[in-house]
Amino acid sequence: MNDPRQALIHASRQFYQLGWMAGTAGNLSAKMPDNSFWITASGKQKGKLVVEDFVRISLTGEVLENPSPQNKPSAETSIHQAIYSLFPEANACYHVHSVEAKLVSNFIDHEQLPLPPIEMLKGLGIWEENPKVYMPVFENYLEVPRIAENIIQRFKNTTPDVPALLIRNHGVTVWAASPEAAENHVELAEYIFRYIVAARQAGLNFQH
Ligand SMILES: CSC[C@@H](O)[C@@H](O)C(=O)COP(=O)(O)O
Ligand SMILES: [Zn+2]
Repeated sequence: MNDPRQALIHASRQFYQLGWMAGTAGNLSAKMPDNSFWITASGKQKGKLVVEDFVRISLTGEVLENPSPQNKPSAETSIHQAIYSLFPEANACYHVHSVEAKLVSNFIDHEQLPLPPIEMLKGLGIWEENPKVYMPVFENYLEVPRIAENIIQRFKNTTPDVPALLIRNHGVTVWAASPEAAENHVELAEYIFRYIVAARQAGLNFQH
């Protein structure tokens, strides 16, 4: 994979238009062949990113390349680092803030969101009839490295059912082998969140 910044700019514009990266919300990253990754610089308006709005970081967190002196890496870089260190097959990691993701994270008070047994789960790698799978949920902390540490601790011992996690009252983070696949994963996760909200409004219960 060569410079992924155009793919990140494209995805960011899409997500901004869908209301999932309102203002400066969310952050996107993708790996280079040397295992470094380009990540959105902190506080950039996500509807109009340009190639200078990214910082290249090593897997251990050093800034390797910064096209604009005022750029700082995303405040949530430690979460992307955690994902790349846990899942070597991940080449892209996308984080967005939809209204529905925040709502569904409040439908449960434990660490796992039961996912509805719908066909769309195949897009997240679940090929089972009537699957009983969950999306991991993490608490949100002002101190982002604390969220990253919790992700590392939990996933060191358990493999998540789907390549996605939800941070309560915050948003979803997905990962995938390519930027295109990560874009699909965001769309599928957000579709599932909309379905869960609609199912609840319709009085449908699919708790496993
Ligand atoms: C709109 S504020 C959201 C931020 O606090 C954060 O959660 C976020 O997703 C974007 O942070 P950033 O540092 O721009 O990557
Ligand atoms: Zn965020």
